[in-house]
Amino acid sequence: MDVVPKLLEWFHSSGGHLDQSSVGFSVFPDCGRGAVALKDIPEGHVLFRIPRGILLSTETSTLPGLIGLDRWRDAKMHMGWVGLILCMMWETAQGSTSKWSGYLDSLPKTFDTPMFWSDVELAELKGTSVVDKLGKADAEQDFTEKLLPLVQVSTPTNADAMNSARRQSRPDIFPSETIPIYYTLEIYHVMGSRILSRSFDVEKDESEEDTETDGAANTSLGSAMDVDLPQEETESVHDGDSQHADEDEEEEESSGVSMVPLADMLNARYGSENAKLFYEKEDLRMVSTKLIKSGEQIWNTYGDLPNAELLRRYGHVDMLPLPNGELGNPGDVVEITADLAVAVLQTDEAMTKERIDWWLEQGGDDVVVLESDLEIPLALVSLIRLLRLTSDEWEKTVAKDKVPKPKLDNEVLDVVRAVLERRLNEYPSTLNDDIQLLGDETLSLTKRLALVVRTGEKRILQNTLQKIKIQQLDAKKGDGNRKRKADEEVGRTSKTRRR
Ligand SMILES: C[S@@+](CC[C@H](N)C(=O)[O-])C[C@H]1O[C@@H](n2cnc3c(N)ncnc32)[C@H](O)[C@@H]1O
Repeated sequence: MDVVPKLLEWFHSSGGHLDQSSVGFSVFPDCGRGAVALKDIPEGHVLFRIPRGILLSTETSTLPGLIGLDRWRDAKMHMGWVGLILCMMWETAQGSTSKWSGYLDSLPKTFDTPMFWSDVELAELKGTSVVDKLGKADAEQDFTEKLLPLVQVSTPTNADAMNSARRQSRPDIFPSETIPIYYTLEIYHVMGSRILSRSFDVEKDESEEDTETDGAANTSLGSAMDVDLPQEETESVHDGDSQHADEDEEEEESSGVSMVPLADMLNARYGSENAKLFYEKEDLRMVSTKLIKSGEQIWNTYGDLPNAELLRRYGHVDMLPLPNGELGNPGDVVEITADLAVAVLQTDEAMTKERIDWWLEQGGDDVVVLESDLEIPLALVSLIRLLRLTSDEWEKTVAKDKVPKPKLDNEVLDVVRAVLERRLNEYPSTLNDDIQLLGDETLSLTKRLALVVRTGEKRILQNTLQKIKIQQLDAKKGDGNRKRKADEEVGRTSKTRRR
């Protein structure tokens, strides 16, 4: 059933404005629903406007107020995504009386993201960073420890518990018969996935007042679809872990995370952005960022993420022609943990701990990223040098308070090579196996998605290793030539002497 007409009807009746002569919605074979240009659209054109009042967030839903803001905060509902998830569950439970019913009805109920894969399917992602980042157990802990106690009517066993249960449960807000329908773990994951793949970080009105100059769209949003803001600001809500880290004092308050009707109907593809969301005091505006020809898809940006991240957050991967003629995602990366360098160098445990702790204190990371430009990450070189320092050198380095310079000599290059080989071995199959498997047209969707992620990462590793081997051969040849020249020189000298 096509839900778009109903969504548009709701959008208009809620005060939204869509330029219907320029923008249509249709279903694209590879991306699902998306927006299309109905005529040539010039750069800077407002495609649609969304009044702030119809954003769905913990600020706009009436639920936190009904529960009481103190109780809301006591239950840590203002941290991470659990509060917004509960608001979305509760608004859904209100049916047609919810302000957002026309919007909520349009949202997907199933996802291709690994959060919903079986263990057998997840095994196909071994070696990639996707599984470690899923955070399923933490999410479920939030559900059990934060959300359920607020919603459930508990069955107290003594008078004290009875009093506390009376304080804790709110059957007026969460009637018991609605709990197994709207507040289940399954629905919790669906709502979490909707946020992960469709939410935006929206700054509050106050912060924009002094930046507004001429009433034109001024500031882009960081979002599930747009990471234009400095990393710290966007990671706090879009990092999959941020929704769970309740014990973590640094966990961000999440009042800006919002569901933005219609803006979340745009798909994205690496390097294809032609529209972006901007915010104004009263509304948000989707604006074309370049000329969009009639019939072209209107693409937002999700930040040109690597396939591993696209899969984890959105359940799809990008496959574009690469400069070498293969298909893949130019934004792919391989994450390499510091542990691998430690394992290769087999450094003493206590010494390693001390140095890694210091490295982290100095602002270093315990994961370095290899990109498709095949450059050896400078951080990896520095880290290897740090782990190889003698005790004297280590003490001097600490006294200088500076991590070692990323100087890549032959010995360090040997270690880098061993680290990358070890990293490549973390995938259970070889690149060639995977390329062959990809040719099988009967593959299931999850298997194909996992294969695309794996092959992209392995290609980067294999090509970087190839580059290193050539560098090492060249260095050997250079050494050989230098040695030969030196030998000839010595020969000539000795001959001279003999004479
Ligand atoms: C913000 S929503 C966009 C609207 C969505 N297509 C729909 O039908 O509601 C993001 C979701 O769209 C799909 N999507 C977006 N860009 C895609 C692409 N380049 N290829 C495949 N699927 C894509 C993914 O399922 C993703 O989770």
